[in-house]
Amino acid sequence: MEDSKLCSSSEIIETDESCTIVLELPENDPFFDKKKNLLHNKGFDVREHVQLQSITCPDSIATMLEKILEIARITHLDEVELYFCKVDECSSVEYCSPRNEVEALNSILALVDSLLSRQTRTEMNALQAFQDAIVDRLEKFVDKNREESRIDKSYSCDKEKRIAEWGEINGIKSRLEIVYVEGAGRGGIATKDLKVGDIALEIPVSIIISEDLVHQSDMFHILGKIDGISSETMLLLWSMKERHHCNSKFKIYFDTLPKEFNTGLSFGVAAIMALDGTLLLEEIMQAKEHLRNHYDELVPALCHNYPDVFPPELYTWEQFLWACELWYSNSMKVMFLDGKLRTCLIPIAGFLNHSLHPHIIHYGKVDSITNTLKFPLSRPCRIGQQCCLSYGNFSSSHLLAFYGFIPQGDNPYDVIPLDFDAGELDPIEDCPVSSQTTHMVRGTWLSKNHNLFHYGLPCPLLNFLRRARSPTLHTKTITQSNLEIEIEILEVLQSTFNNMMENLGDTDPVDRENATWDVKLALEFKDLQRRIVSSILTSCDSGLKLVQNEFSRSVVEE
Ligand SMILES: C[S@@+](CC[C@H](N)C(=O)[O-])C[C@H]1O[C@@H](n2cnc3c(N)ncnc32)[C@H](O)[C@@H]1O
Repeated sequence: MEDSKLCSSSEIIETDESCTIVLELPENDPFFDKKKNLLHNKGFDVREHVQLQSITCPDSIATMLEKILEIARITHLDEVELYFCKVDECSSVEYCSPRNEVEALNSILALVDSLLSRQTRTEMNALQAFQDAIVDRLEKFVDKNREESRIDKSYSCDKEKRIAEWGEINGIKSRLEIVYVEGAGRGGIATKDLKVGDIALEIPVSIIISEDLVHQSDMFHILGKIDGISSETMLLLWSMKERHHCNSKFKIYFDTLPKEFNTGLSFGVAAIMALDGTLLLEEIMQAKEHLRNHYDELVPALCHNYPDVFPPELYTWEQFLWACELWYSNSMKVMFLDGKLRTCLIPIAGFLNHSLHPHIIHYGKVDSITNTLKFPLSRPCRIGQQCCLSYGNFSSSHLLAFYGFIPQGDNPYDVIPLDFDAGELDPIEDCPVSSQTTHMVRGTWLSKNHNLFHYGLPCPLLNFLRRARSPTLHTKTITQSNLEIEIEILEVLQSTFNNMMENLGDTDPVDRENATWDVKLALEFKDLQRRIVSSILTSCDSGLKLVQNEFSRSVVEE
């Protein structure tokens, strides 16, 4: 799981005595210039003052919230969202993704909470009303995006109950019960209604598995001398042995881990072959080759030179792969009080599943007062509902390769990258990456604008293709020459995606019912790819009809 929860790319600050919120896009935001342009296009500054004291009636509160939310959405955009949200100057930045929406609302709530905590204010009522409006908005957002998880009651969860008791003895505070969730393995459900800001889980640092444990082990005097070895590799080697250690402090934790992880890294030949035509095939092959080389360079020599510390029977390739899958799918990055970011395994928290509509987004920083890691809610979770994390803004291909699942629902990060020759480049502001060569597409059902000059396709890509044909600034006016360019670029895209569809093939000659877990997953992924490519082809097709109609009309008018 990544650490994006720690370092939000933007920040909103709150100041002064006059009940004014100052929303500021920090200069160290990695996409500062693009966000600044977007803010300017919408009539906002990078530092925007919003007066709150006069708001009292529900309508003005709603209008105020809408304005602040528009700014907060922009400041919290990530790279992919920024690429796809580029909209017309006249339109507002609407809802971009569940993560962005929840982050934006929570950042405003944090500001209002901090204003409210100042007891001397005379504008308490207005602030309180504004706070209620934000919470209400978050609740409505949840109701609209409610995900039902089915709980398999036939699963006994004995081991999970035991570790929960162990956790309690060791200082874990939890408002979750570990159950078996259909299609996702173990997961945590809320034992009471949880509100925004409530802590679902609190883990003392003393039971977090981090590099400190390797330092205390008999391996460190050997591993510490290896040039360039990372602490993650040391931990991986440590966990391969520790899982078999009868007196380990973490025996109860290791006992709850699956015997097999079933991620893309364990795909068999048939599943790999089923991925033909997708980029995931190459991604998995490369990742596995990298791990195999890593193993060959390191492990046999350790077993040979120090068999007492690294018993060969515990350090086979299969066990190494198991440990890699454990760390890829279960670790979290945690910022400790010394300011160091460490990759850790966290008992109990490791039972939480991922969702595209996560309840918990910010969870990677040790609290300096309690010396615990807290998992606070960014959106409400009702009693009995599964409480999910965001592992990060990952595509389904990444989640499949390293976690072994494809999330339910529309994943806004499911993009297909498109690389263009450097010679075709046009370094104008639209592209989000510094090399400027990478553009991307995603399912066009996620786009709201399917009109002329948009077609549900990303603006940076269309503008890039337009400029490659006509270097002068493109205005979206209906002239015959502009329409001719539109036809050309839509035909180019149509041909690119027709090829992609051909490579994916129409159907898979496999008995899905009886297929193995990995083949089923591979086919599910391929279906998703087909759906994305097919939506782009449909958009190109409708776009071409739209442009051709306009073209015919303009010819008649002439
Ligand atoms: C950190 S563990 C979560 C606990 C896990 N369900 C278990 O039983 O141990 C991560 C693993 O949970 C599963 N998982 C997490 N989120 C999921 C989801 N939304 N759908 C299906 N499986 C999921 C995947 O197998 C993933 O590798």
